[in-house]
Amino acid sequence: MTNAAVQLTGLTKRFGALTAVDGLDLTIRRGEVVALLGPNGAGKSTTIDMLLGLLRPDEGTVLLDGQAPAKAIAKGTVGALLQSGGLLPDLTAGETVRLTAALQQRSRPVREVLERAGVAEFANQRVGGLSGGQQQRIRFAMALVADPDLLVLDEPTTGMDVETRRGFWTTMRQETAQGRTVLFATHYLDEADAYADRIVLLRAGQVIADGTAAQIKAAVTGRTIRATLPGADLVGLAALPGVDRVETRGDVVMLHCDDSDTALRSLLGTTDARDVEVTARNLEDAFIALTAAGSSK
Ligand SMILES: Nc1ncnc2c1ncn2[C@@H]1O[C@H](COP(=O)(O)OP(=O)(O)OP(=O)(O)O)[C@@H](O)[C@H]1O
Repeated sequence: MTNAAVQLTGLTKRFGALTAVDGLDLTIRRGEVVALLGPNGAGKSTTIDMLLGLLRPDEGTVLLDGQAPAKAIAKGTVGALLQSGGLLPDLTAGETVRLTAALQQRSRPVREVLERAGVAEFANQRVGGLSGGQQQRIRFAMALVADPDLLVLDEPTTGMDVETRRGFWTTMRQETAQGRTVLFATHYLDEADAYADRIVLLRAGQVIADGTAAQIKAAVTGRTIRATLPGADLVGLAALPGVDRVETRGDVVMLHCDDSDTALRSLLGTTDARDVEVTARNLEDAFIALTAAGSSK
C-alpha cells in the first residue's frame, strides 16, 4: 500500500471570526517523526483534534492511512495523547492502562507498556493523587497500549520535569525505531530539533515552514561573523561586500551577513580582525524570525 500515514488537504477550522486553521495541507509518510511547532494559538491542537476526528473541519479532508479518522481509529491503528481529560481519578494508574488495553482490538502486554512509559513505579496509586507529569505518563501508556502505527501527541511533555522529559524521549526513540509514524505538537524548539525528522512550523493556522531542522535554520539565511577588532570603523565594516548589519560589544564586532564567505575574505583582507568565529543561526533565531512578523490575523 502506498497511502500516506496522514494526509491533510485544505483543512480549515473557524471559531466565529477567527480562522484557527487556515487551508492546511500536510502529508506525513509512514515512519516519519514530525513536530508541529508553533507559538500559543498557532492552531496545533485544533489541527490535531481534526486529525483525530474529534472536531469537524469547516473545509478540507483528513485521511489516515487512506481512511477517514473514525475508521482508522476504530481499527486501533492510531494512538493519541491529548492535553487534558481522559483520566478517571479513582482508578489506579495500572487499572487505567489495563482498561484501555481491554477496549482495543489489539494491545501490547500491559506490564511492558507500564515499564516503557515509566508508569510501573506508581501503577498501584490512584490517578487523582498523581502529579501532572505522572498523569502525562499514564496518557502516554494509554496511547502506546494499542500498539498503534500512528502516534499523535499533543504537547506530550507538559508538566514533566527535565529528567522525566528525557526519559520520555528515550522511550519515544525506541518506539520510533520500530517504524511507527509520530506527529507531536510542541512549544519546545529543543524537542523539535532533537527528536523530529521534520518540523512543520505553524503560525495563525498556516504552515510557514516545513523541513528538517537544518532546512528551517537555512530558510533564515545568513551567518554571523564575530571578531575582535579594537577601534573598528563601523561604517566601513557595514560597507563590506556580503555584510547586512554590524553590531559592536566593546572590542568585539558582529557582522550579520547574507554572504559570510565573501564578507570574511574582505574582513581579513582589509582589517586586523582576530579571534574570528563564523556561526549559523540556530533554530531559535529561525523560529523567532519566521513567527514574528504579521502573526496576527
Ligand atoms: N473551542 C474554541 N472556541 C473558540 N476559539 C478556539 C477554540 N479552540 C481553539 N480556539 C482558538 O483557536 C486558535 C488556535 O488554538 P489552538 O489551541 O489550536 O492553538 P495551539 O497552537 O494548540 O496553542 P497552544 O500551544 O496554546 O495549545 C486560538 O486562537 C484559540 O484561542
